[in-house]
Amino acid sequence: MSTDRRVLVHTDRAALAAAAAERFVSTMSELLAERPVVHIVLTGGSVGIDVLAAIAAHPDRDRLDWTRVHAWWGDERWVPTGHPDRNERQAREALLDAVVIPSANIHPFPAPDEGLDLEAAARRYDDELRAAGGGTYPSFAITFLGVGPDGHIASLFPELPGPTVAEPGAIAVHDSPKPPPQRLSLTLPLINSSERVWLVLAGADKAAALGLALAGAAVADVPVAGVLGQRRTLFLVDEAASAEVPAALIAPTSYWTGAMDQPDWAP
Ligand SMILES: O=C1O[C@H](COP(=O)(O)O)[C@@H](O)[C@H](O)[C@H]1O
Repeated sequence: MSTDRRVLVHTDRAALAAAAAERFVSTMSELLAERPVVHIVLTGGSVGIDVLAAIAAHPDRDRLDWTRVHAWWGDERWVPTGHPDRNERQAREALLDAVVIPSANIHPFPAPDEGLDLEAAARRYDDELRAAGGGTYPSFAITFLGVGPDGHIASLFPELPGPTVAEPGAIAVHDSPKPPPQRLSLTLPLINSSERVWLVLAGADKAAALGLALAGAAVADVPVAGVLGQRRTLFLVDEAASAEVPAALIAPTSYWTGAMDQPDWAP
């Protein structure tokens, strides 16, 4: 695991989404050239969906072989299939409906209308993950995460049991402070098994959570503090969200404007 975490600051939310889309398309192009299948994890949330829309709008979107991409989610809200609040529905509308990805490669969390209770739904998603990984979890090449103003990531909220679950897997989440109260989430150990974790956040209301996370806050209090990918952990932020980031962690502009030839900055 790399302990390296970098913050890439963009002028505003639209620039952030466009930069994340550019990074996604170029990284996926490289990954698809070197392996048969690429597993990615999508996020909900305002910026996360903006990023998916920016990928959909990218001119090279259809140069990617989406038939070899598997899409998972970091979390889901426990609302019925097709509900506008489902992260799955928002991701389909923003991106997945626009690309040629087989439906079997799209792996939404179960919904309450499928006849499962929340615990059984978490178990079923866990089973689906393990089946896709041949008995263990798939290797996620890129995991996107949004970050809430309270520092939550996926549906791992401060002061609930989720952030400190020590095992990789999918879990049921009760009593979420953000509606709806019932949710499903990947755990932090599974998120951190990802090769790359790209956190996307914008707005002044996220600045304190980001500053605390990078200053080493406790995971139970600020869950985003516990995020660390195996190869690279990038925070793609706008200027407002970067207000409390230590200057030493802000990456040089050469990194995000294209000069990625320095080994330390490889995506
Ligand atoms: O409810 C959720 O919120 C977070 C953050 O959302 P944002 O709108 O503040 O960016 C998101 O990461 C998560 O997937 C979603 O379920």
